[in-house]
Amino acid sequence: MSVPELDAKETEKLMADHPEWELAREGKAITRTFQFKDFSEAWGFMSRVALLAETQDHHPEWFNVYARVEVTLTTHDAGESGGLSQRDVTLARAIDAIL
Ligand SMILES: C[C@H](O)[C@H](O)[C@H]1CNC2=NC(N)=NC(=O)C2=N1
Repeated sequence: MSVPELDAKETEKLMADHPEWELAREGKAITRTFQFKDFSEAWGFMSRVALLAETQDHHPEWFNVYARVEVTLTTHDAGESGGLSQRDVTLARAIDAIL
């Protein structure tokens, strides 16, 4: 199911509202790195994000090593070959609200 991509104005608002995230993959994704006290904290964060992802049916691409979690959000179903959509905005906002 194709999902509308964010336009330039919506992307600009996303980045303004969430300055801790960075644009990636030529504007088709956003990414943020989280640094926690230890693995247990990182794992707790990942568990909460996993529940959000299931609730929103929108899943992160992520990498974890010990206390660091790198999260990348993009919508695989957007446009021709993926891109940013309102789903990424919603999930980024919910992830930021965890902290
Ligand atoms: C069928 C199911 O709704 C889709 O595969 C969902 C699942 N999670 C998803 N997560 C992400 N990041 N992009 C998607 O396009 C996507 N699609």
